Amino acid sequence: MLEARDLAIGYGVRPIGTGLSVAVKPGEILCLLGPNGCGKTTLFRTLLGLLPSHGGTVLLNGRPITAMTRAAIARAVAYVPQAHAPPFPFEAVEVVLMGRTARLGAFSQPGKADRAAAHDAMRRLGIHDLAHRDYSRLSGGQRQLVLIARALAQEAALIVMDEPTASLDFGNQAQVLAQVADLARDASAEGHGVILSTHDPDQAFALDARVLLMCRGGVYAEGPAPEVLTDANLSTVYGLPVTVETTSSGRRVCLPSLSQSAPTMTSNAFTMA
Ligand SMILES: Nc1ncnc2c1ncn2[C@@H]1O[C@H](COP(=O)(O)OP(=O)(O)OP(=O)(O)O)[C@@H](O)[C@H]1O
Repeated sequence: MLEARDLAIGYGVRPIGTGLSVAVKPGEILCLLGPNGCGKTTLFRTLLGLLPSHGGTVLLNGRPITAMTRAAIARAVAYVPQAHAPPFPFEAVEVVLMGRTARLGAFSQPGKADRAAAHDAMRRLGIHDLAHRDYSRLSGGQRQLVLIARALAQEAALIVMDEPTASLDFGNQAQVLAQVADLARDASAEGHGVILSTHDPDQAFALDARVLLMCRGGVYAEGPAPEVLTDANLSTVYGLPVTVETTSSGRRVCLPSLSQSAPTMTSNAFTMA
């Protein structure tokens, strides 16, 4: 589905990270974790072909992403960015409908089936009551759910989500995580592949995900959540004592020590020699 080997990432001549290998199969959830500024968004942008890589290759369904058109990429991968208020007012359902663009001909307008797909995606996320509301006046969390609905309407096999729960309240976070789990085990197909970044390692346990733990632009550890999210790895990467405990219901949770001051963002910034 998606495979990147030995990627080097960066902006212009500025290197941000090296030695990054990522692979996602249908039905699999990959959680990208790491401190602020370690390069998660930059990696996403490179995986999506929005940013040229400084080295290495990204293969999408076996084809180099550099050889694919934007429309072909969009039919294979849906991207859920962090929600921002747009400068123009759109109805929420129009935003969801934008997910259908890659499936339309050059001069075609969305048809009945496209509108039905947009409304279905909103229903699936429990936000159909927002369909005709002004997107720019929705709360950050509501906007995030609309963007996830847009990705569902796009019907791409792989969904890449940049901190999808960042601005959501407790209940909506759980709802989105449940949707992510559903997408991966979608019974009607092989299941979507999902790559998501998060700052909450508990989510990787809740989703039974594979984890790519990044630090300073590189991969610190990669594998199933219980193997990667250990006391030692989390304490090293985040620069403060962290313990991983198991609740009475069997769920693992990560508990950072609150007795030390948090590390600064610059202490985690990647610098090339
Ligand atoms: N457009 C840009 N041009 C140059 N440098 C950038 C650009 N965008 C981000 N950076 C730098 O790249 C580094 C990695 O940023 P990135 O946004 O990928 O980190 P991140 O892990 O997603 O961070 P966060 O968890 O805070 O969202 C940071 O040092 C950042 O300042």
